[in-house]
Amino acid sequence: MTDHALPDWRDALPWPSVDTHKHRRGRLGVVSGKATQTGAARLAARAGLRIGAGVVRILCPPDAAPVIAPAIEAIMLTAFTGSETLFEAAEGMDAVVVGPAAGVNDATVINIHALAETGAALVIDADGLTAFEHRAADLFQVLDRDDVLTPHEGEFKRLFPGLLDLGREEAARIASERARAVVVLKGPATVIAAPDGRVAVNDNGTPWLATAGSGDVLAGMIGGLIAQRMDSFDSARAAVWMHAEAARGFGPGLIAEDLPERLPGVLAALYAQAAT
Ligand SMILES: NC(=O)C1=CN([C@@H]2O[C@H](COP(=O)(O)OP(=O)(O)OC[C@H]3O[C@@H](n4cnc5c(N)ncnc54)[C@H](OP(=O)(O)O)[C@@H]3O)[C@@H](O)[C@H]2O)[C@@H](O)CC1
Ligand SMILES: Nc1ncnc2c1ncn2[C@@H]1O[C@H](COP(=O)(O)OP(=O)(O)O)[C@@H](O)[C@H]1O
Repeated sequence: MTDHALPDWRDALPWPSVDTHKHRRGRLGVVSGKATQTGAARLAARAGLRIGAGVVRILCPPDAAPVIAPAIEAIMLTAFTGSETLFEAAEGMDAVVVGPAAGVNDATVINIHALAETGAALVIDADGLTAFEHRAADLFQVLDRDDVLTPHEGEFKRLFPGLLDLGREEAARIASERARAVVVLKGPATVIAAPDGRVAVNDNGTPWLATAGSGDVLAGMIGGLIAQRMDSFDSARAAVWMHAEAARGFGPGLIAEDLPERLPGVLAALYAQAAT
């Protein structure tokens, strides 16, 4: 089943009820890289907050804390020293984004294994995917259908060598089945596939998104929607569409920092339509 008619997910968007509070609106964690590589996590965290998660916390190595602390306000921060303390910090979270600027190394692999034990839905991007090159089965065995992988084509080839020869839609469908998780194959026409066979092709992409950090923002948006308990496949479809809509609304000169700031406008338009 291929769906070209987005956005039919609009009715599934998580609008807050009158009796909600910030914890009920969803707790999102974002794992940061080391001190010199904290921007990606801050972009993802801000996007997660803008898309409505009630509480967003960056989890960082100790050396990164003094860099991140002066650069955040509503977003909270907890340092972790290894996979055990990362597990403790992430317990109770609804969703965790991991991978942006995490480092392609064993620590990233071990951290993802620890996060998979927390029960939070994982959104795994960038280095969190590349770190499993040549050992993809190690990743797939800890995933479940709520988790989301967000590879660009380079990352996709590292986890699923040869699969792209079948075409992007078929490749994403098979990848999702193999990984037992939602797969978001990014690009001009991003393909979103779920392990139950659902496949959607996003139709509002724009090349203004080809700018450093825009994928980190997307990962944060997906995590922010999942934290609000939207189905992971719908979260991915909705985030991909809103991400592109935000970029289209900005146009020339867009940088990744602009995307979270355009989200209120995109959300407001969807909210108005949902209310009619
Ligand atoms: N502000 C920050 O802190 C930011 C931090 N960031 C962090 O930086 C790290 C590196 O991220 P990355 O994406 O550049 O790295 P990675 O995939 O290892 O290598 C790129 C190679 O893959 C290939 N390639 C093939 N298809 C491709 C495609 N569709 N899109 C892109 N590449 C494609 C291509 O090779 P080519 O095809 O040109 O031979 C290219 O040379 C990572 O930790 C990330 O999280 C970024 O998020 C930016 C903002
Ligand atoms: N030519 C393009 N047309 C439409 N969208 C694009 C294009 N190039 C990149 N994108 C989008 O921009 C984002 C880039 O993500 P990614 O490659 O992970 O970048 P980064 O690692 O710098 O954050 C993805 O959402 C992708 O779909």
